[in-house]
Amino acid sequence: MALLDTTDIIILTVIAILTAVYIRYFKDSGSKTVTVGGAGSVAASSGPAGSVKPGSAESPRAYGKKSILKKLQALDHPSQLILFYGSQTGTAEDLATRIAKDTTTHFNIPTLICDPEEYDMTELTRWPGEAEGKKWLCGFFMATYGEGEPTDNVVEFYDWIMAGKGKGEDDGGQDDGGDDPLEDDALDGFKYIVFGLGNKTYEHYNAIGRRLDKRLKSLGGVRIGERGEGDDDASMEEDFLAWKPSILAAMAEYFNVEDAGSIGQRDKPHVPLFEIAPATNISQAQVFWGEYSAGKPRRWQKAQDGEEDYEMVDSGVGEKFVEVRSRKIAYDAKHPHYGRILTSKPLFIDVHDEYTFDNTYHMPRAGHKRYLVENTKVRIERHCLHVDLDISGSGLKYETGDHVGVWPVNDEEHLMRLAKALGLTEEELDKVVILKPNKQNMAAESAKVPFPVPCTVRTALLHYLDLAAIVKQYQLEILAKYCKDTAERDLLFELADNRELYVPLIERSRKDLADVLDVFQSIEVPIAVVLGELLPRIAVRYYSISSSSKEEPNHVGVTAVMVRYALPSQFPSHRVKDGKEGNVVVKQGIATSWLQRLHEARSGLEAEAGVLNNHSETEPIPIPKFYLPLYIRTSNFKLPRNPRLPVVMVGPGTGVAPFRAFVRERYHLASTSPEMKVGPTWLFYGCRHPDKDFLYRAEFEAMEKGVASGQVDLDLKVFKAYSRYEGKKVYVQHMVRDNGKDVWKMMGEMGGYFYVCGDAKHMAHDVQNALTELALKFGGMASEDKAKAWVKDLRTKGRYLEDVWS
Ligand SMILES: Cc1cc2nc3c(=O)[nH]c(=O)nc-3n(C[C@H](O)[C@H](O)[C@H](O)COP(=O)(O)O)c2cc1C
Repeated sequence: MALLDTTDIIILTVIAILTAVYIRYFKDSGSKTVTVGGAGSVAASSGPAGSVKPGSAESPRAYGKKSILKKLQALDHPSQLILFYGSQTGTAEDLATRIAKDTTTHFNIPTLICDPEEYDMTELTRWPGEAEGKKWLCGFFMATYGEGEPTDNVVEFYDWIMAGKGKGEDDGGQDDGGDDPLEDDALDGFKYIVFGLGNKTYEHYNAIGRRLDKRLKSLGGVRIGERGEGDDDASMEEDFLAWKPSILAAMAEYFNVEDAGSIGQRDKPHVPLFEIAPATNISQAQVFWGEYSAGKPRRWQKAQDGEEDYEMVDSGVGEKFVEVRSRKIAYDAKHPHYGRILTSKPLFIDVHDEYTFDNTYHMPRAGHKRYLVENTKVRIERHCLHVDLDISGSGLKYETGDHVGVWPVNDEEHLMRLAKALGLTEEELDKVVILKPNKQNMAAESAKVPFPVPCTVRTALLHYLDLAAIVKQYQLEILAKYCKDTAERDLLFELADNRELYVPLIERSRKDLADVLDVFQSIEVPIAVVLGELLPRIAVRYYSISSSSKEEPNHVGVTAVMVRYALPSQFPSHRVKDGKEGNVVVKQGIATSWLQRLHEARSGLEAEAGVLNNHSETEPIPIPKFYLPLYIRTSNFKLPRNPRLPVVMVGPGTGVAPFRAFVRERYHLASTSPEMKVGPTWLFYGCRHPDKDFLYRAEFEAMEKGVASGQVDLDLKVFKAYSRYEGKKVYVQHMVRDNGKDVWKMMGEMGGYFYVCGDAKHMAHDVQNALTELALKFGGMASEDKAKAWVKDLRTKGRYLEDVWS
C-alpha cells in the first residue's frame, strides 16, 4: 500500500466503476453487429458520456452528431464527393479543401468537407450505392501522429472503424480474431479515396492512412485510384501535387465526367469563395476580438479583491480578470481557456547563430535589435524563455508529460507590411466585417468561414490568419488572375505551374503573401479573397509542458526557444536590380516570437494589465492582455506509475522541457515522501556551451546539490553533453554510450523506462541506435537483430517513449 498515493486510489476506483459500467451495459449486450438507428432515430444513452462507442447498440445520436446522409440528401445531386479530414495542425484539412475546389471546378460536382468528429460516422455502413442511383464518393485525408496514432478529431471514428485493431502493423494490422462489431461486408458498395499525411522520420510512417485503407477494403469498400501519401520530411506539397492528377483522372472516370479542368482555366476570372457582407445592426457584444470559441464572443471582467484565487504575481502584471459566463465551461481545443501569463523569464539570450551569404545578395538593414549585419554575414540572437500559464479556477487538469496547445498572434509589424501591400487604410482595417460563402462559387456549399465573425479585418489578420504561411502554387494562380500587368501575370501563372521555378523563388525563401505582393506590385486582390482563400488559419502550437502537475497543479510551464533565421530570397527576373540576385530575409517563428514580444511587453513594465482593444474596464471586455488561449492535450509520455522504477531521459535543447518536469516531480516526491523510495533518475542533457545555453542550469544544480548533501535521498544524475565547448563536439548519444553499463542495468535488468524528447530526424535515431548497441554489448544479445527486437519490444510495452518533432 505504501506505493499507492491518493491519485492511484482514485484512479483505481474510477477504473473499477468504469469496468462495472462496461460489463453492465456493453458486454452483456452480446451484440457483435452494428445496430444503427435511422437517421432521425434517438436511442436512450445509458453509459457515461464518452464511454458509448459509436456503432455499439447505443445510437450515435446520443453523441449529438450531425447526419451526413441527411446533408447529402438535401444537396440532391446523384454524384457527390464528401471529404473527411484527420488534422491536428490544418494540413490535411487544407489538402482536402484543395481537392474539393478542384472537383467542383473540374467536374461540377458538389463537394463537402467534414470533420469526422462532428458527424455520425456509423452512417458509412448505410451508404447508398450505385444501384440506388447514387455515386457518392468518400475521401479520407488522414494525418498520423506520435506512435502511429490518429489526430484528436479522428480518434472516435478510428476506434470504431478499426474495432480495436488500429494499433497493428502499419499496413492495416493483423486480424487478432477478437470481437469485431462490424460485419465483413459492412461497407459493401462504399467507394472511397485516401490521402495519408506523415513524416518518414517517424517509425510509424503514415500508419493511419495505410491502416484505414486496408480496413475499409476488408469491410467491402472499394478504393478509387491510388492511395496518396505525403511525407512532411521531404515535401508534402510535392507528394500531393504528384498524386492530384491521377486522383482527378480516377474520379473523372468514376463519376463518368469530362475533366474540364485544364481547358481555358486561366482565362476564366476567379470567382471568390467568400464575400464580405456588411455588418449591420451588430452590437459590440457580438464582435469577436481574437477569441477562439465555438459560439459567442467571450468577455472578461476585472476580478474583485478577495475573489477566488485572486493574487498579485511576481512582475506586477498581476491584475486578474475572470471570464463572464453564465454556465460552467468545459475547456477543450474548440473552446480554449484563456490563461494569464504568471511568469516569463529568459533562460538564455546571448548565443548567436551566424549565416553567411553570397555578395550578390542585398543584405537586410544593419543594426536591428535582434540581428547584426557584417559584410555578408547575419548574426542572430537566440532567446529562450520559460513561461508559466495560469489554469487555476478553469477546471483544467494536466498530468506531467502532457502538452499544452496555444494559439499565437501575428506580429503587428508583419500586419502593417501586408496592409500596406494590399493598400488597406487604418479605417478599412478597423471595419467590422462578416465573411460568408459566395453563392456564385460552386464550392460555396462546403465552404466553412475560416474564423469567427463578425470581427474587424485587423482582428482577422492579427489573430486568426497565418501571415507567415508560404504562398502555395494554387494561390499564385488566384493572384495571377488579379494581376494588372501582363508580364507579372504571365510570370505568376508560370510560377503556379512550374515547380522548378516555384521552389527557389517562393518556397525556399519562404515567401509569404506580403512578400509576393511586394514583388508583384500590380496585383489588386479583394480583401474577401485574402481572408478566405490566400491565408490559412493560424494553427495551434503544441509545447511539451515543462512543469510537474504534482508540484504545480495550477499552472503549466512552457519552454520556448525563439526561432529566427536568415534566408537568401531570389527575385524573379523582372525585379533583379543592380545585378544583385535577391534579398537576404530574416524570418521568425510566429509562436515563439509572439511569446518573446509578450515577455518584452511585460518586462517593459506595462504595469497595468490593460486590455487588448482599450475598452472600458467597467464593462465586460475582450481578451485581457497577457491572457493566452490554451488547452491541454493529453499524451502517453508519462512517468511510470511505480516511482521506484528507474527513469532514463534523453533530451537535448528544448527537448529537456518535459524532463525538467519529470526530474522536478521525482525530486519533489523523494523529498516530500522518502518512503516512496523514488528510483534512479538519470537525465542526458545536451546544449552547445555550459555558460551560454544551458537550460534550467541553476535548477538542476540546486537539485544535484540537494542529493549530494544528503538532504534528499535520490539517485539523480544530470549528464551534460556540450557540442561547442573546449574544442569538442559531444552529443547525448555519446554520453548514453559512455554510461552504457549502468543504462543497460536500469533498462535490461531493473525494468526501467527510457524517454527521448527533441529532434526526430537525427537525435532520436542516434539515441535508439545507442541503446541497441548497449543491448548487444551488455545484454548478451546474440545478434543486432535480436537487440533491435528488444528495443522494439520496449516500445510495445510502453517503456521506450518518444516525444519528438522534426
Ligand atoms: C509531434 C508530431 C508527431 C508526428 N508523428 C508522426 C508519426 O508517427 N508518423 C508519421 O508518419 N507522421 C508523423 N508526424 C507528421 C504529421 O503527420 C505531418 O506533419 C502531417 O502533415 C500533419 O498534418 P496536420 O497538419 O493535418 O495535422 C508527426 C508530426 C508531429 C508534429
